[in-house]
Amino acid sequence: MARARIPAARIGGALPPVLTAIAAAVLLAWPAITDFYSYNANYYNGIVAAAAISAILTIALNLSMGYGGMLSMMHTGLQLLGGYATAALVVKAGLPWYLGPVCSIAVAAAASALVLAVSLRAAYLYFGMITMAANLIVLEVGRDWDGLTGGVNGLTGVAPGGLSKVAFYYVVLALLVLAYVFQRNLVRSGYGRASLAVRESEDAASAMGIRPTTTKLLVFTVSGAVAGLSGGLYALQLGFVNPDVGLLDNGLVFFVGLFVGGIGTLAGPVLGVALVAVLVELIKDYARYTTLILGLALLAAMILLPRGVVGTWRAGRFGRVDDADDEPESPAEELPAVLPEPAAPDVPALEGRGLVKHFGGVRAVDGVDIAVRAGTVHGIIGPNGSGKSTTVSCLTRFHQVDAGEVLVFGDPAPARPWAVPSLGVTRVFQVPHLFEQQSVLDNVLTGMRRREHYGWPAAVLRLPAYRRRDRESRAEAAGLLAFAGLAQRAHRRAGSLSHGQKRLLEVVRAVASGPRVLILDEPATGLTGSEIEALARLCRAFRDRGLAVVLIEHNVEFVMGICDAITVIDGGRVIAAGAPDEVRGDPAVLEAYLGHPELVEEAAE
Ligand SMILES: Nc1ncnc2c1ncn2[C@@H]1O[C@H](COP(=O)(O)OP(=O)(O)OP(=O)(O)O)[C@@H](O)[C@H]1O
Repeated sequence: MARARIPAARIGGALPPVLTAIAAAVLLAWPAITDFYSYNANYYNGIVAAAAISAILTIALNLSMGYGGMLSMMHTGLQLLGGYATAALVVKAGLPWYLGPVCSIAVAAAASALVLAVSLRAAYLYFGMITMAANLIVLEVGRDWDGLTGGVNGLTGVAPGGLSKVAFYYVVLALLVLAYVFQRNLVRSGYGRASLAVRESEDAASAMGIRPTTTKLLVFTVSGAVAGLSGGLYALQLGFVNPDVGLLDNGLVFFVGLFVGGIGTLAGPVLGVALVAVLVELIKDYARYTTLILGLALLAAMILLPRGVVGTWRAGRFGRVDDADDEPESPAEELPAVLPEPAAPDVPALEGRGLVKHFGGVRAVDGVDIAVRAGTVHGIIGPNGSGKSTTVSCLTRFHQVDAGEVLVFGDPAPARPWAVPSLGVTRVFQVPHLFEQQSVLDNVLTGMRRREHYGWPAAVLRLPAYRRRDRESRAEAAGLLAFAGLAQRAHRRAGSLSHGQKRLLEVVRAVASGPRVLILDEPATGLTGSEIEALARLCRAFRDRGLAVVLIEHNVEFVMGICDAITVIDGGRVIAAGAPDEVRGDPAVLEAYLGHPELVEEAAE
């Protein structure tokens, strides 16, 4: 088979290499420049080092809010915790300074994990409030625990012993680069894609086997770790730490930096903080108005540049790719080998026995029995509101049933929806759940998350095992996109596709998870003739591999043409089941469709 090719392009929100090289050269030469031009070199070196430490904290905030979708009001508190950890280690325990930031990372990571663990079910705003409370607790404990934190006066005499100011400047710079690379590698790996998926839709993520809680836990914990690092460096840079570091007001600088630079972009936090640092330096003679001016800057950024500088630049690049001329694309012949081996067909691939689901007084599903065999396309049809989608939600555990049981290849299905895909059952929702701001390729790669078995350290360090798997994933994704005739659009924003292409992409993304049972809820709605044909090819390819497709559809012609078995549901009950020819003339089915004469006519043909 010819290897599928997709055009090379990457739109990730990093700065162009030329700009990055210039910035790196200036920062590296900065101590020499200040030494040459100023009598006050330490002051100017200190400003850049402080900005670099703020940039590390803003990267942490970006991981939590930008990539994790978790509103955090506790990052100044985490910085304070990091500061205390380093200060206590260096001043109280007399240990070498370089152990301080390590301890800061551990303490802040543990605190973040704890806060997330107690607020797993909290929605966005409530989570924000919980983090604000956590911040206040850190502040209060800091103020009152004199023995460890020095109380309101804090701890002084924290110094990177043996290091000159210039050497410490380079240490801070190196750690900023590390934090940036950490962020980039994590975000571009399956862990980052999983986090973005959870941010966009927990249901869609669960349908691909991504567990929302562990995904959030990881992202918030590493975000806390990075914030802790910035706290440790802060204490070493200034030589002291006191509770004021954790004041919520101090968070303004980081929020302004994040929103001006571009939330959810790689370079946004660094660029934003750099711009804020320049602004603060320019207005230093009016220091008492700093908060006011920063507040106005935040307001202006929100109104004029809601995506921030880097986000706006990235949107422009995406725009150029999105508007590129559509080249006619003939789909590839063969489905790439992403699908698992079929299981023995002696038990149904997916079975619901006596399923019951009530919503208040509505008996949406009222004792449904359904058995889907491997190697078949199984249609579920019925009038609007008859209970088809609810049946599927019961089968995939998105609804907990009031009665009945669900079996996958003869075994009881796990209770949680994110665990069901691990047994090989994946669904595509009736309402589109595409990650519209991500590229087409990233959508498909997200579908593969369940099959990528590498740890986050391997992803962050880009170890060979990770690189190999990433290469394989990209090749498989390219093959799948080529099969669906979408390869040329791989780097477009998913939101820029036509309705039919979006639906097709959702199916491709589900196939990417390597399911044995693929459930499609009204996938053909709004599709053109050729798109329906592409969908039918996918379903047939699936069946021919000995796997199962469950198809909820109103397009009777499509269903009759492709399905091997059909279950008809009306009023939450199964009114007919069997081969298309048996179901077609069933009086109960004709009755259910009365009021839809065209369907009766079609069925009678
Ligand atoms: N989350 C919910 N809360 C309350 N009622 C619901 C909920 N989901 C579905 N229902 C109700 O359950 C019944 C069955 O709905 P369901 O969506 O399963 O039907 P359907 O056959 O898939 O319909 P359609 O073909 O229009 O998508 C309907 O009366 C619907 O209003």
